[in-house]
Amino acid sequence: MTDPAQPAAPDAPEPAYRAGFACFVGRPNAGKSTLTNAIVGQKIAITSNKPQTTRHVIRGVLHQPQAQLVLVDTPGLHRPRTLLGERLNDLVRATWSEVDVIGLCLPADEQIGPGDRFITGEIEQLRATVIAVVTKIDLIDRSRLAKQLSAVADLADFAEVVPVSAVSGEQVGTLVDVVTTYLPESPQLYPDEMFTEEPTQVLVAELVRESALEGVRDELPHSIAVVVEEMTTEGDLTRIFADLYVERPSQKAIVIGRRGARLKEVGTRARAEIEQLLGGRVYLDLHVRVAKDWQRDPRQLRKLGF
Ligand SMILES: Nc1nc2c(ncn2[C@@H]2O[C@H](COP(=O)(O)OP(=O)(O)OP(=O)(O)O)[C@@H](O)[C@H]2O)c(=O)[nH]1
Repeated sequence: MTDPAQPAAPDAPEPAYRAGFACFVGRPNAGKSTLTNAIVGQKIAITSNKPQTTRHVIRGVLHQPQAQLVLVDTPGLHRPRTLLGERLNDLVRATWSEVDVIGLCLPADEQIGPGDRFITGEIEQLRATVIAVVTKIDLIDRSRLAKQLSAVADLADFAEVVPVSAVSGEQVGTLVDVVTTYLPESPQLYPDEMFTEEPTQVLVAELVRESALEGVRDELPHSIAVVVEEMTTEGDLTRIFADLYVERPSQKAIVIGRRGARLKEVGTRARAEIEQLLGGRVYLDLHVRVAKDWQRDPRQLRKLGF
């Protein structure tokens, strides 16, 4: 594999355009959010576009001359105590399995522990390139850093080990370059324009979509899109108005069920899960609409935010 980080010879051909998804994982407090913000804060256009078959909550799209890096967020893996916990873990694994590069964050100032080993074991099985990111290097001196880097290198067979400080900014640019190196050759995934993103609404839409597919996955595999039209909070009550888009009237009948019985179940189940997600009461209003062949019609797709 050629290394695009190396300066190209004057007569070398243009490097291939690369584009893909990356996320940062790691145990609580490892510095994932701060690092994402350090990258997002500088030069990323936030986007609300969401490829229809993925579960990514997009934090930002970094546009570079020869690459596009899409940073996605995942909730952390945790010990599942409830069905929702298990479903969230499934969601995390589904996201992890779809990204091209995973940055495993390991704090420079803390020993590697069982939590780090657990996550390392999980991500080693995925197809993504795994880069170890040693975070918070501003907190320790060079000799301790050297020891930590070698301990990290012993943890697993990482593609790279990159030390970084999100607080001082040291090595943040290098990390972006390294991650970009491992993205696949691909055309640009997102347009250049900026959008804003409301991650909670994306998760809410995802929970409604999961609930609507429950038990009828074979009949409606990818034919449902959910758009949260409105979401307002007053005290501990959140009112959510969402539209479920299907492709055909026959699919609408499946989602709604006899005398609306199934749609009611879909709503009850989704509401319970959204209440757990938001930690408050939820009023959920669902409408089923037919958007004919929406998956193949770019105009409809744009309207639905894809
Ligand atoms: N000194 C220093 N502190 C940092 C750095 N990055 C993160 N921190 C601090 O470490 C703590 C945890 O950082 P987060 O970014 O919230 O960690 P996280 O992995 O997203 O944590 P969870 O949301 O609990 O999973 C915060 O107090 C940060 O301010 C860094 O580069 N240097």
